[in-house]
Amino acid sequence: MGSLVHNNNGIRPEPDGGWGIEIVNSEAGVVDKRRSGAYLTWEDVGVAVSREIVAIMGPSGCGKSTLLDSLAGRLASNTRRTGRVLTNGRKQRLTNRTLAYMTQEQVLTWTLTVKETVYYSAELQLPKCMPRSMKRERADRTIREMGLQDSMNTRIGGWGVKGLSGGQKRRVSICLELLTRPKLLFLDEPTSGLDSAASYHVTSQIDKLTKQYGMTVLAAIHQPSSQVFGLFNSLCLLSLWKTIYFGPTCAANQVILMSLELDIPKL
Ligand SMILES: Nc1ncnc2c1ncn2[C@@H]1O[C@H](COP(=O)(O)OP(=O)(O)OP(=O)(O)O)[C@@H](O)[C@H]1O
Repeated sequence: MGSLVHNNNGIRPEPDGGWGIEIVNSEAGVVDKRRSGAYLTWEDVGVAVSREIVAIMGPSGCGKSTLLDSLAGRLASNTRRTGRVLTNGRKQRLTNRTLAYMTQEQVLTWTLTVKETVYYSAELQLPKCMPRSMKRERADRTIREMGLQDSMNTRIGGWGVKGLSGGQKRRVSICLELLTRPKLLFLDEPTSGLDSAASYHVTSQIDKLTKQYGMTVLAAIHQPSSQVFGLFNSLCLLSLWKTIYFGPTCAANQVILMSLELDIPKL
């Protein structure tokens, strides 16, 4: 796993050939075309992450989802990004085999079972040339990895149909993103609506898979408990669309966190 070292531009990984994503140049930011002449930018950002799990935190509306969209190249058509985003030191188009992105919206079909949901998704996402038996094997393994094996035949549920709990639904959503074994995994609020035990379970599962598959995970997250926060290697803290801290979670300045009214107990 690449370790992080500080320099004047922010934080960069030691060169170990691992996967990572990097924002360079102080102009990296988002321009909102709706406001003529108004440049909305991230300034002084120099960030690189590699094979680790990074928390993007900050008050509601500070730009967490927009940062993820920007890095993933999924900004709305009325916005454009400035600056450069490099993957492994190069500008490259991220395919869905490289990058998986779980957005805030739950897009599960509530009449399907867990097994059907994951099998159908494997059929659609995995390469055409892969035999069906291998696709099913991958689906079964991913279901087990997310701890959903006992709910294989349970319906997703919703609107009067009894089904999975909120935490299990989140795990199914993550499961779908893991099918292609992406190198970069972006998660927008993976623990929203979950109690602290379920949040810890989901995050520790992601942490385990990050190590197992050598993934780099960026997760926008709200008010994690100290146990959940402790699972993250790095913190990218935003305020008013600017990065005010990027570095190891253990070195995050408690005063900064408190000034943003982020309730993070000391590690
Ligand atoms: N760098 C930026 N420059 C200008 N506008 C931005 C920037 N980042 C985000 N915004 C705008 O701020 C608003 C909130 O952004 P976003 O949804 O990304 O925040 P968030 O932190 O994810 O919020 P929440 O925690 O409530 O989901 C959006 O309208 C977005 O277009």
